[in-house]
Amino acid sequence: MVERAGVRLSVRGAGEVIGRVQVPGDKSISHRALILAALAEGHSTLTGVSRCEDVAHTRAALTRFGVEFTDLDSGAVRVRGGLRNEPDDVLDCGNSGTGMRLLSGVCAGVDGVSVLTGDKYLRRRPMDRIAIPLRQMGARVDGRHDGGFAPLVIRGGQVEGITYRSPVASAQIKSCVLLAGLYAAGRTTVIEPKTTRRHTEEMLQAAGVKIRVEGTAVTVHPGPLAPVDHHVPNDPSQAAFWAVAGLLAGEIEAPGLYLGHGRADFVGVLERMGGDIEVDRASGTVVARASHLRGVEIDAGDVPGILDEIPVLAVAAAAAAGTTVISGAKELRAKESDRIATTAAMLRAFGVQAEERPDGMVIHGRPEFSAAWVDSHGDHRIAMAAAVAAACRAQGESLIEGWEAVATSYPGFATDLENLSGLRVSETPGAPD
Ligand SMILES: O=C(O)C1=C[C@@H](OP(=O)(O)O)[C@@H](O)[C@H](O)C1
Ligand SMILES: C=C(OP(=O)(O)O)C(=O)O
Repeated sequence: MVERAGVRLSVRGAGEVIGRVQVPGDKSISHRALILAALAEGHSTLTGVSRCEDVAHTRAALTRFGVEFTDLDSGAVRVRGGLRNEPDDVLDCGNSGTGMRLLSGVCAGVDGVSVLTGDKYLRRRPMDRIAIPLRQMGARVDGRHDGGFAPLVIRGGQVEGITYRSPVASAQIKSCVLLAGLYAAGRTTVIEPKTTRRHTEEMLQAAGVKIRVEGTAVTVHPGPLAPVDHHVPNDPSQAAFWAVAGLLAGEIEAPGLYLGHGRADFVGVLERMGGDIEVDRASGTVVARASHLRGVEIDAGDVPGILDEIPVLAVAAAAAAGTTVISGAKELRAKESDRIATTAAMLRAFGVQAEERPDGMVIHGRPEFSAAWVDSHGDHRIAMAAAVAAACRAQGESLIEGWEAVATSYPGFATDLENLSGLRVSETPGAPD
C-alpha cells in the first residue's frame, strides 16, 4: 500500500459561487459498471466512468482476475470480461469501502483464494458485516479480528443461496451478498431494514439477470451476465456540495445527475430548510439559488437517502437560522472517518457551535463563519464540505489539511471551486498523511 503525500488546500473566502458544473461520473455506479462488465462474458463499453482513485482501485483489482480494460480516445472504457479465475495478486481497494465489499462478494463466488486490503482508513472499517453473510453462504472469510477488519482472505467457490436479513441498511452489504448470489446454488434474498440505493439491482437487471425487488427484499437468481453498454450519469453526492454552495452564496446548476432511488433525497432536506432548489428529472439537473435557510430535524427515516451528503448538509445547517438536530445517523461513524465526530469538529473549527451525540449532532446556525484550520482526517467529504464552508461564509484564509483525500472521489474539486467562485484556491504540500 502506497500512502499518499500530504496536500493542504488554502481557500481565501468568502465570495459568490455561481455557474454550471459537470460533476464526475457517479462513484457508486462506476464501481458496479466495472464489476458487472468484468463478470459478463464478452465486451462491454462504458462511458462517463469516474476517474477518481476509488474507482481506479476497483479497475486495477479486476485486472488481477485477468479482466482487460482499454481506454478509448472518446473517453469510453472498453472491457473484456469473463472473470472466472482467482486473482493472481492481492486486491488493493485503496480507500474504498464499496470496492472492498462488492469485490468480496465476487471473491466468495470465484473458486480459489483472494486477499483484499486497503489504506489505513479502510483497514479500520467494519468488514464483519460482509464476512457474516458470506460465511453463511459457504465462503471461508478470514482477516484481522476474525474477519472483522481487512486484510481479508476469502476462499470462495461452491456457495449456497441464503435469505439474509441485514441488521444494517447498507447498499454495500446488499450488493456484496447479491454478487455472491450470482454464483450460488439456488436463489439469494437480502432483506434490508430500510431500502437503500438500488444501483446493483437496476444494473443486474439490465445485464439480463433474474432479480426481483419486493419492498425491502431483493432476490437474485444465479446466472450469467450479458455484456452491456452503460452510460454512467453524474454523481448527485458530488452535486450536493455545489447545491449547498449555491444556496449559501450564489446560483449553481448541475446537469446529468442520477436522481434515482436513495440518491436525491438531499434535495428534499434542503427544500425543508427553505432552499430555493429545483430539479429537472428528465435532464437530471439540479439548480440551487441563494436562500435564507432555517434549521430542521433530520432523523433515522431520512438517513439512508442522504448518508454521504450529511457533512455538506451540516454546513448548510451551520449557515441556517436556528438549530438543526440530526439523529439516527450512527452509521456515519463507520465511514472513511467517524463522520459524526469529524463533521462536528470541522464546523467548530469555523466557529460554529456543534455538539456531537451518539447517533448524530446538534448544530446552531450562524450567519458568518470564522476562517478555519481544518483536518480532513483522511476523509474526502469532510475536506470538500470544509471547502464549501470556507468559500461561501468564512472571511480570510482557511486551510484544509489532508486535502489529498479528495482524489478518492473528486480529483478536480479545487479547480471547479476556483472556476465557480473566482476565489484564490491553492493546493500546496501539506503535513504527511
Ligand atoms: O453502495 C454504495 O455504492 C455505497 C453505499 C453507502 O455505504 P453503505 O452501504 O456502507 O451504507 C455509501 O455510504 C457509499 O458511499 C457508497
Ligand atoms: C462512504 C463512502 O464511500 P466508500 O464506503 O465506498 O468508501 C463515501 O464516498 O462517502
